Amino acid sequence: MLRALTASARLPCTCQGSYSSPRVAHTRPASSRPAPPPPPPSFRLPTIFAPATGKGKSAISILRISGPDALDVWRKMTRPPRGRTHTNRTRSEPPERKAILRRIVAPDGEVLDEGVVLYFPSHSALTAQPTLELHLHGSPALMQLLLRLLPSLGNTFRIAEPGEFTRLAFEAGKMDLTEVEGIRDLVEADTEAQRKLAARQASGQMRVAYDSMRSEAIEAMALIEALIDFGEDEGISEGVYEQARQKVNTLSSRIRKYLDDGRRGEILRQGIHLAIIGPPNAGKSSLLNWLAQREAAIVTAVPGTTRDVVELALDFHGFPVHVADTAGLRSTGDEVEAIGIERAVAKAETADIKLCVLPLDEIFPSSSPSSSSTPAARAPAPVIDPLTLSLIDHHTLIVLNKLDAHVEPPTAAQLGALEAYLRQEGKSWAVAGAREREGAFALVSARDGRGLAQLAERLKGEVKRRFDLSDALEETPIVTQERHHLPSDEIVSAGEELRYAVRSLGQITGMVDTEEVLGEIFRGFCIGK
Ligand SMILES: Nc1nc2c(ncn2[C@@H]2O[C@H](COP(=O)(O)OP(=O)(O)OP(=O)(O)O)[C@@H](O)[C@H]2O)c(=O)[nH]1
Ligand SMILES: [Mg+2]
Repeated sequence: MLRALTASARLPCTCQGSYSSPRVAHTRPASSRPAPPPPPPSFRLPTIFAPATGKGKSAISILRISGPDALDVWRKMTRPPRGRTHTNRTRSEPPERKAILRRIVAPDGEVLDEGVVLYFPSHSALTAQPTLELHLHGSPALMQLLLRLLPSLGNTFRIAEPGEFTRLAFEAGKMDLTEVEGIRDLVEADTEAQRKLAARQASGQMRVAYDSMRSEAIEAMALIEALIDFGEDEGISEGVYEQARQKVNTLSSRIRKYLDDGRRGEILRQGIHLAIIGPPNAGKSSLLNWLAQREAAIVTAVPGTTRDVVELALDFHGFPVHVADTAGLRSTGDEVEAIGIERAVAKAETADIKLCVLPLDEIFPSSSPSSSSTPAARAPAPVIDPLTLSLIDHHTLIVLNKLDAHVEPPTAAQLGALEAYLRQEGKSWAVAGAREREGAFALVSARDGRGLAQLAERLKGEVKRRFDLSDALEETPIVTQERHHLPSDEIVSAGEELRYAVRSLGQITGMVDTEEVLGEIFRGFCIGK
């Protein structure tokens, strides 16, 4: 059910920062920018190379080479397999897009391996440059040797920068920025929900949506510009302004609708933050350990055991969840504990979901299980410390723990009293909201496991209700990055703002770029991508 997201579960990423090389200017997509001036005669584009597979031993590893001189690798570092000879055709150029078995040799003729070579000429390569892929035996030593040997083929050969292959594809107009981000997120996805979200973005679905919004803005802008330029002279103002206004209003409500998504896409991409809060000794760390299915946090009977935030990442039913166990909330004279409590409060304030753990034996101090028939009005008043109380909000699930320590479960009267107390403290929505779904409180024992399965179900329901995007309308773009937000308030019916809107929409897909945005996006890639 739960799977810890460990570093080892990720795709090994080759971007260790050890391969660096000077930046090279690239051409821009022809569709959106004026053609760049031709390079000086002596300038030759680089031929870049990098492993396309992760580090470490494996059955196969792939070395990708792309650039004008890529075929030099075919000519100088490959030979027909044992017992075969070159045909005239394969002597200087490999067949296009066909797997072909070759011996891989060093420039001095030493045979290094036998593997499959794939060749994509520029018209069919994503980078729009001749591209070779060497599918080798997955030996790290062999890969390292080839990375050392390739530059000896000529001074245009160099190791690729992180994301450079993808950047070439973007610059060749084969992908837009949202697709680029989708691919990066797909590689980084740790859970099923993240994978689905990234795959959707990588498929170009968002590009279509943003492009259509941009076209609508351009149409409205054209009407406004016509009005500004010719309106009075040509007498075309009749109805045109109204038409432009309607277009803008429709577009504006479309944009507002998709921005008003509670940052679901962004949260899902980065992980849902769940904070476990409550007074000391309530069983918060015990609950974290149960969620993690291991002894992640120290549990003792000493109140104030957890001092700092203990955080771990879980795959919770396909959703990426960062769970934070926090210090018990109380007023204290201990300096170290006070810092821990400050951190706990900060975690709680930024969490997407909170589990507020309250120990039954302390919440109902003078409770007597035999008073099960006592009316709510006569049940003893529950006690929640003011700091804990202040952090309970409508995204908080109240967990009453230590159910086993009670001879009997808390009575309906006691629970009623707790509800009344929360309402009186202005937390009525916490109770009402939770009740609508499955009763106001989750009753559990972190010690003997009672109620924990139901708590997990409830948590799953909450996560799905708020963050499951799988049934989101196909055509609705999902905002997965902060940069996808538009200053929508400024999209009003005037030419200047429309030009701004068109530009902003173009920046999302990369039709209009800024070097800063591009740099930021491609820096997030592995070398070889
Ligand atoms: N009987 C009983 N004891 C529990 C339960 N859950 C936790 N405890 C005990 O309560 C004590 C405190 O548990 P922790 O999980 O460390 O509590 P905490 O809220 O993290 O405490 P602090 O870190 O001090 O804030 C330990 O002795 C646990 O064994 C439970 O469901 N039933
Ligand atoms: Mg603890």
